[in-house]
Amino acid sequence: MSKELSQEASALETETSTDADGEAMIEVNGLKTYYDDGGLFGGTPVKAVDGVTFDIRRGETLGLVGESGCGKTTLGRTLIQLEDATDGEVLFDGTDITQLSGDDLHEWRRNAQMVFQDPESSLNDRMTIGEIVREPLDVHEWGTPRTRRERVKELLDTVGLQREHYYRYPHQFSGGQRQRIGIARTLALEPDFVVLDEPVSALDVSVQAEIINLLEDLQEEFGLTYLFIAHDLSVVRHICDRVAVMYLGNIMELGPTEELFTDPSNPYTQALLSAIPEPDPTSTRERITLHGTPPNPRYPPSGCPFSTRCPARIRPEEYRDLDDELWVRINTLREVLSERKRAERSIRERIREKVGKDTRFATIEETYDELFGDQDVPSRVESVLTEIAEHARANDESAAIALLDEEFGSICESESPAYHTVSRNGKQSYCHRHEDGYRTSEAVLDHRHR
Ligand SMILES: Nc1ncnc2c1ncn2[C@@H]1O[C@H](COP(=O)(O)OP(=O)(O)OP(=O)(O)O)[C@@H](O)[C@H]1O
Repeated sequence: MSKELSQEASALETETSTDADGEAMIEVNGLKTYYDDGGLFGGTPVKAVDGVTFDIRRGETLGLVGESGCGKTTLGRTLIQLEDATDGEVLFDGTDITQLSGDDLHEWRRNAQMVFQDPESSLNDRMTIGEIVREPLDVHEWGTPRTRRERVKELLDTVGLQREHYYRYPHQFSGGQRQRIGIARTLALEPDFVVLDEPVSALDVSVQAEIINLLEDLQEEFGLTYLFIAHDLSVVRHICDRVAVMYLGNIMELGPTEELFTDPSNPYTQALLSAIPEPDPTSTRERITLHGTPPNPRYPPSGCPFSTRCPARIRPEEYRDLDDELWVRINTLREVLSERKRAERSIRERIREKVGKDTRFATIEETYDELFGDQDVPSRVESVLTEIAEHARANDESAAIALLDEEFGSICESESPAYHTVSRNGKQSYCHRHEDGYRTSEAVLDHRHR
């Protein structure tokens, strides 16, 4: 990667529309989808999709990957208006489909369809295959009953089933066949855009390839554009033209598939890919261990969404050479204290606190012993830790956290990164490390994993 390119910071929206080989069919700008469940949790919504900007090009397959719960399904559902956007826009041929209602929305739904993960539960067992595939045609009053029947039979042909299957019921079919039925139904209204939500992950491995091949053939035959949501990165690598990597409601990296797999730029992508078993036994690539679990999407961290777990998080200048293990332990302490501050204190704790008995921080010595007992702690760190322990013992967790932040915090936690164009093919990465003056995350991780 050239230095010049890596440093060329620019907003994702301006880049995606200009670097395109293909024409953008869908342009997504600052899209947010929050789930607000009636104030049960003090009105703090789940920020399932938290401001994404990208485009989907006509005729391409765009992969969407990321850990469970990062917002992939919500994003897919919002694009086809099964979920209401909280903010932002989704432009389809220039029309913001988040603003549609009535007939216009009805019309859009013809054009954008979704294939679901689980062919076991997504088909109504009381309807015949014919009725299932015909239903969207009925809803949209397509043709006459007779032409609808004929169309359904053609569709059954198209997806590799038989016309006679029209009068059978879903339970008479295997998982792969059921997924073919789901696909036939999806195609009934000749959509341009299809969201494929983990379309093969519930299927036997032997059947997965057949369905993938079918989806590829259909794309070619009907000029379909796909958003392909998946866990399985090898399938994504096989079928997708470009891939977007999602974490905690944000897109961390987006670029051409092969380039993203062979030369990931974002530390999150690097960690995600390092978890794939390496087929080459001589490979020296090391697995990057991510500490902790993804934050709760109700309370995403400030700054970069990945900052709480990032193995390449930028450290304050004076701690750049601190032992990695000690650095991890210090950050564990930060997490523990922040979690405790957020957690509702139990009634028992409150009572004990009131009567001056020991509190949740009575165990700070124990925590320290566990975290730092076997570490060689330099005196500078030691004195900060002592001060933090004093705040903790006095139950002043806010002061403890503030001191931790001040001493060990970084730009990654205080400021949102920008999108940077990191390759000639327009790959975009959302990370502070692409800014001037920082080592790339590859360099940092290589060094640390040696
Ligand atoms: N209807 C809902 N109401 C409230 N929260 C929801 C709802 N649907 C999803 N969520 C939450 O939104 C976040 C994103 O969920 P989503 O299903 O979009 O993620 P995902 O990446 O598709 O996960 P998976 O790979 O497990 O399907 C999660 O924290 C989830 O619990």
